[in-house]
Amino acid sequence: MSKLFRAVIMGPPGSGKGTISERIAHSFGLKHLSSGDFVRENISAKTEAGVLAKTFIKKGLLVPDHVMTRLLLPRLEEMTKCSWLLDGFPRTLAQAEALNSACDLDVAINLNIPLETLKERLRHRWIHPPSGRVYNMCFNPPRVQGIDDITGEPLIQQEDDRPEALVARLRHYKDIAKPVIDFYKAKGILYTYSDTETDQIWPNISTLLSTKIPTIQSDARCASTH
Ligand SMILES: Nc1ncnc2c1ncn2[C@H]1C[C@H](O)[C@@H](COP(=O)(O)OP(=O)(O)OP(=O)(O)O)O1
Ligand SMILES: Nc1nc2c(ncn2[C@@H]2O[C@H](COP(=O)(O)OP(=O)(O)O)[C@@H](O)[C@H]2O)c(=O)[nH]1
Repeated sequence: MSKLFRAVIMGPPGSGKGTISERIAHSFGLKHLSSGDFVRENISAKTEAGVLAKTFIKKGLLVPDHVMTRLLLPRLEEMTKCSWLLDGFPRTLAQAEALNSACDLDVAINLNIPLETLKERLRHRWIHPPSGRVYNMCFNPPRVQGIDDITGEPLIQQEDDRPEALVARLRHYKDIAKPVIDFYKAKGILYTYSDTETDQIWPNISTLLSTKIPTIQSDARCASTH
């Protein structure tokens, strides 16, 4: 019988979650849901959760679990006819448990990328904040340096992507992600990929999803967000 497909993608900053999510959305027709994009949308729209979230992000902190779940879960519950891939959520065990109460996941993809690779990638990461589009000056450069391909607007580098900031971010990520990884391992849905190149990992993820997704009904395939 056909069913909807639900997946999450996890990994430290710079591990390629956004890049791989876009490839999955494009190849398999899933909707790519980015928690960072949801947060930014709420901040721009000045929703109650968005205003609250901004106070934490400004201090370089994660948004608290109850704010994050209040922001995200209703959006997921609306998507009853859609297969999706969630990127950036859950970040903590409490978020994983809240998600588990709301829906059944088929797959949790875990990206395990060496620290030196992450540092190198983030050093060259440029983003277009209004759309969330991500570039890399070596891997996928924009057509014109420093300029977004679609809008022609300027690209920026995030303070957080500096190598000095990354080490602390990564340590924090490891501490909070470990229980989430164990949670999905215990459920038997964890698939971990380790390599220095997205192009090496991608065929393996694509093969995995090909075995999991063919039973999805065509009306359950939704367009990507970008
Ligand atoms: N699941 C979450 N829990 C708590 N805060 C979150 C969550 N998702 C996003 N946020 C908040 C904190 C982040 O700094 C901010 C932007 O998120 P995101 O776009 O995922 O960027 P990021 O810079 O943390 O991730 P990355 O470097 O891994 O791409 O939104
Ligand atoms: N050199 C290189 N850069 C990559 C590779 N995969 C992704 N990137 C770039 O590395 C940066 C981080 O990737 P991103 O998808 O934003 O990771 P996220 O933080 O996990 O969402 C971006 O600038 C990407 O364009 C790769 O295999 N090699």
